[in-house]
Amino acid sequence: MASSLDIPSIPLIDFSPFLHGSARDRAQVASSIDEAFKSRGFIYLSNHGIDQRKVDGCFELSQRLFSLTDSEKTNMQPSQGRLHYRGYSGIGNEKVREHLCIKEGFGCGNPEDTSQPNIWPPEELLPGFRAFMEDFFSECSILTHHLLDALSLVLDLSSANSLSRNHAHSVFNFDLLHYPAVSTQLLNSGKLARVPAHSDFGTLTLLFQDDVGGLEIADLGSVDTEKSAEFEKHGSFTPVKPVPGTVVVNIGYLLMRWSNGRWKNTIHRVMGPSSLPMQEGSTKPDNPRNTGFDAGSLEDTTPERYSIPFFASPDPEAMIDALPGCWSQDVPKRWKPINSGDFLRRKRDAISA
Ligand SMILES: O=C(O)CCC(=O)C(=O)O
Ligand SMILES: [Fe+2]
Repeated sequence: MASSLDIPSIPLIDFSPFLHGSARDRAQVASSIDEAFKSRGFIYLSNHGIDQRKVDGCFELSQRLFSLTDSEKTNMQPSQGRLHYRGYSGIGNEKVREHLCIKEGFGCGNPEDTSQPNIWPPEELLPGFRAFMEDFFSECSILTHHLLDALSLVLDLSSANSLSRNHAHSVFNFDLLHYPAVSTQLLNSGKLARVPAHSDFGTLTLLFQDDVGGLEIADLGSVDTEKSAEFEKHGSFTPVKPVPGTVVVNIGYLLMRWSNGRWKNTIHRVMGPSSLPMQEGSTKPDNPRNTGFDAGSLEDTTPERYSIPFFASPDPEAMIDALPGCWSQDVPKRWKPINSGDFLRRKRDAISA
């Protein structure tokens, strides 16, 4: 089921037999996913059930959103200190370990989650945007629940205890991300970054990326630590090159902990595309979107990039304690149980502090 093609060490898994096949097909796909998450923590998934036209449509709307004027975009910013992960967030809003993150984003959550209402562009500005994004949210939620079912099958969890049941409220959110064109020299200087090394903190992340590239995952064992900052300085990374028609799926911290370390929560980052030659002699970066950001006048350009990460988290009441099948007398539990809601609240507060 898994094929390596020419993509080093990140398995590509065809999900179609899980969605449409026999019980045996489902078990085989689930087992391939299990193996890949044990070794790498990242997979490419093809035939995942989300129509490519919807994925393309989402990228098109994302481009249109980020082409709005600065004031149209800032009108969609959440009010002070509230509504994490909703609405527009401008360039330079995030600084990680002294790197200024050169990206703008637009976050949406579950339309049914009234505790964190979404913020939408006015209908007359981007007709159909809201309906499209609500549908896209639902498509990604369905895929997330299928993946949780595959993982529950591997662990032989009862339906009452299944991972999907612990995500019954789909408290998920996704971001439209735009990394504007930027001087490669500035990006390589370490002062600016696209996304510095980090790991995700929920359970599963789906990631759609355009054809530019730049996502990289840390090679486990290349540094004798689990700290992102150390990997950034001394670790080696493998590019997760764009593969048309696939979605990248990775494990977040909570699922690593829930599986007692069985599935890897791999550190990753976004750099300039690895294969990008220095474009000598080019002038100021072509930066067609309105980002309010001066990309600099140095003579080299890393092109703009778009991506759409979709983050799943368990229901707030879920207790994250090593799942059956992930521990035994010989393999003791590595972590104490924690409440998902408390953990996620602490994480979000730390980010917005
Ligand atoms: O843009 C990407 O490819 C990845 C973004 C990411 O890792 C994140 O937002 O957590
Ligand atoms: Fe991430």
